[in-house]
Amino acid sequence: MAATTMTTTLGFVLPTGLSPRRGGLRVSIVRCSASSLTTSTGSTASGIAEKPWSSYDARLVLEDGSIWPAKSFGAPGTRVAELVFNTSLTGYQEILTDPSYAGQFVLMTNPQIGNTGVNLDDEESKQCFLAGLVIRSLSISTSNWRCTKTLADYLTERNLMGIYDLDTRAITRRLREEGSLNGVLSTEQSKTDEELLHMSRSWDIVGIDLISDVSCKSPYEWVDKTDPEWDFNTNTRDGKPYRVIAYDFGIKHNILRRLSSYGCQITVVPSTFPASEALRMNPDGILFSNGPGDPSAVPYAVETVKELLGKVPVYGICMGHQLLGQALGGKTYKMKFGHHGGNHPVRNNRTGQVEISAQNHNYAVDPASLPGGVEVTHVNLNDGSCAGLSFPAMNVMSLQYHPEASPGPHDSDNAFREFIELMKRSKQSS
Ligand SMILES: NC(=O)CC[C@H](N)C(=O)O
Repeated sequence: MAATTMTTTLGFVLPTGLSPRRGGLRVSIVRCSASSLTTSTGSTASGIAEKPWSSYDARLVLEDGSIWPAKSFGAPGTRVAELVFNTSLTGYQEILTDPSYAGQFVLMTNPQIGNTGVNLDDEESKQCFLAGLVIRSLSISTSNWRCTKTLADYLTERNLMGIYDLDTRAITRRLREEGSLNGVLSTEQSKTDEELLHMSRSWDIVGIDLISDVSCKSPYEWVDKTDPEWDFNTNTRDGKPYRVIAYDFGIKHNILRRLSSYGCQITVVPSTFPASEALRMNPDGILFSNGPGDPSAVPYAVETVKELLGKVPVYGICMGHQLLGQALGGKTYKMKFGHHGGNHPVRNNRTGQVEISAQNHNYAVDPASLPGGVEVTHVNLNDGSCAGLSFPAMNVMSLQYHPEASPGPHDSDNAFREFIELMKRSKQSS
């Protein structure tokens, strides 16, 4: 190996010519900034106050052997997870509370995060399920008319790790080249780099059921009223509400708000709710929600979907779409680095129209694995992957992305109207 070294802007030294890779080379890393590591209060053991801008008190250790000194602005601790990057400019509160991020660290590619703080309206669930937030720069000021607290206070209160002041652009390029990487985020100085590296290499998100941890434990009615200021397209309510059962695999509140705006009366049920009981409730339609982790690791949920197919109109969103794909006989696969952001162009194959959509998934349905009769209705224009399905013979529709999200435009909201139409047609024909 080359003995010369190359100092990076991150303040550590890599032997030249060495590109750390997954499960491969053992990389010797010398961190120039190690001597300036301080406690999170910014003071050293000798009692001399440290300059806060030089106090790296956290590390992100990736399974490829790269180590990224950073500053902590949330809870202390050590967590292992899969690192993904999200290209949204903002919407960080929706991201933090999206249960589909369980088991993942989210790195925001937008270089500055936190300027609007957090508020009471933008929560997508009651909890933050993701493992940690990774950003380049934390906004030094917080200003928004809805703001109730700063992002840093929010993370600390929710015991969520957050780090900043690392080269998020370099890490994103690495993820794009190598694919998703597992990593460990730690503020514990007592743990060695090797220990953290070992942790990151001994864990895998593939094959784990993550939906049972985030799903509700018992059925409930969705009764929250949407603030009229945030409501739109409500003029299609036509008298009697449609009764919808929403399977909660990690459901986002805005899915429930949008269904409710379109005139649905919704009962949310846990991921393990038996199909027979759902059918006994005689719903007009069933929604299979988004959710975290590997869709092929939850065969029990696929079985439930199978039992409901053809008996009632169904609509799958993200994880729900992937479960439907499997229930119809197809297969899912893990993508290189997935789609996470608010700027994904999707073509509706039926209309030729392009929607700018919000997406968050690391897996996709392989269209070649689907049986005849199943139509690919939507395609992600960045990579041609399957973004929506329909199987008219069984009143099935699904989207791989998030029609409830508003990444600026509301291009995909019409999908909820289509579900209403599906239920209406099925009712008329029965
Ligand atoms: N948002 C979701 O439902 C994500 C689905 C699945 N966990 C994936 O990563 O592909």
